[in-house]
Amino acid sequence: MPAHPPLRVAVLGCGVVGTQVVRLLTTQASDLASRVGAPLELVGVAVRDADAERDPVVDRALLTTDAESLVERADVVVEVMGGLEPARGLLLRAIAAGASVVTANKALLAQDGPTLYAAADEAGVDIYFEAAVAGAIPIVRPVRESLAGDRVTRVLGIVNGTTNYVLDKMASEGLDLDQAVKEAQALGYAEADPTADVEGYDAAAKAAILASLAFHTRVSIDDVSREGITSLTADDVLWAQRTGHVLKLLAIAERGSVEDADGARVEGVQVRVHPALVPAGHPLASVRGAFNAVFVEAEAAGELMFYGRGAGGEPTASAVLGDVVSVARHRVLGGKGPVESRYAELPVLPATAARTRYQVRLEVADRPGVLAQVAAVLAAHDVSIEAVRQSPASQTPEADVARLVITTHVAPEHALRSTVDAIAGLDVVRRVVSVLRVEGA
Ligand SMILES: NC(=O)C1=CN([C@@H]2O[C@H](COP(=O)(O)OP(=O)(O)OC[C@H]3O[C@@H](n4cnc5c(N)ncnc54)[C@H](OP(=O)(O)O)[C@@H]3O)[C@@H](O)[C@H]2O)C=CC1
Ligand SMILES: N[C@@H](CC=O)C(=O)O
Repeated sequence: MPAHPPLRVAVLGCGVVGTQVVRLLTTQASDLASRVGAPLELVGVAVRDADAERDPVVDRALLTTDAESLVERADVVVEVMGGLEPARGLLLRAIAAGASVVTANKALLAQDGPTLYAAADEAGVDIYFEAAVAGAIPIVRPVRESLAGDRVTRVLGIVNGTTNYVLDKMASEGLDLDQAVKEAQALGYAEADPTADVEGYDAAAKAAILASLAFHTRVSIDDVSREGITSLTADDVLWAQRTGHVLKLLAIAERGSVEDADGARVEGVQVRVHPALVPAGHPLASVRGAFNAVFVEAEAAGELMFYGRGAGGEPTASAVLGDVVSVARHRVLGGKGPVESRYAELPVLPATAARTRYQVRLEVADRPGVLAQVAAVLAAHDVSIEAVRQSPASQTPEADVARLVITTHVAPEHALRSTVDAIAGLDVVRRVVSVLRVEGA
């Protein structure tokens, strides 16, 4: 068979991830050529500042600030620059010029993926994005391809390495949130603006991507109900430990239903990102540092668990290179990856449709009968109590204030919200200290 001519690869971005992509393309060139069936020739690396200091593995002669012309002279374009623009415009330009594209840009895919998927489909080229969710962990391909014959019911996991690192450091070393975020930035885990991590936008983008793939429906980041970790205090972390839990930022996408105005059940998907208490014995509780873990439940497959490094240059570059090999093989051998599957067109259900357990912490007057009053409010709203823990006034800073920690059974979010409002209105309740969801029990 005649040797296949080299495939030209352009890399957009040479930061934490891009540098490691260039390293692998350069140092593994011979193995990659054998796996693909053609050499991969790196033809350029687009950056903002071509004079900035770079890792020596990057050949400075390949650096360019002219990304627009670079994408038109490549067979495969790897986008690891991040942000919505110019990334979107460059990917569309690359696709229009006939290149297959690989991107790690979850923010862009969760905002406007369908535009890119449609353009790639029309041009007959591939768009792959394994690195966009959970770093090195193969999760996009299993959900997009391996489980395409099954019916997924739930996806639940830790999909943001930075917040997992931060919560871990707060719990294990007593670091405050800002200190821990600085460490995560220095280690290359955080987004260019770490607000995306700590406010849950990054996890919400990943949840939207996974939900779209798992449920064959379109879910954008705007459909995801989102809470970050910035409102969590050292006291929350301490109480989590005291009650046998670990605090984690979770992304959850699941099938559910709500009643419509006529009383009929409407099936849909509910997607949310929020901090949650995870029982210390649950596998998610032992996910430390910037590692991620994702559980997928499917009707025939049962429960599957995916675990590994969720952030950082090298792990993410591994996922990017896997995609580069796949799309390059298609160019050498023929064939094409999957197109967007959205036949199901399920409605996205509101956050209030979620059902879970809760832990409610209260400061109350230290006198008899208080618990009975609080319990009566819960019962009136049909929220049942699983456990109550009471710390007497002698263990709280104020002499006449006791602390109640109430764990509920599974309840709908709308019922819990109205219950907490009613509890806050009781004379004997000084303060609702926190309301946290409990997942994974
Ligand atoms: N870091 C991680 O752990 C992970 C990151 N990702 C995703 O990968 C992508 C890249 O992340 P990361 O490497 O951390 O980001 P960095 O901020 O470290 O790197 C961004 C790179 O893109 C270049 N760049 C940015 N804007 C432009 C532009 N307008 N024109 C040309 N070049 C540009 C920068 O150039 P210059 O160097 O000149 O400033 C820089 O080299 C993001 O989408 C991120 O969400 C995905 C999974 C994990
Ligand atoms: N900032 C992200 C990087 C990987 O996606 C994270 O912390 O998970």
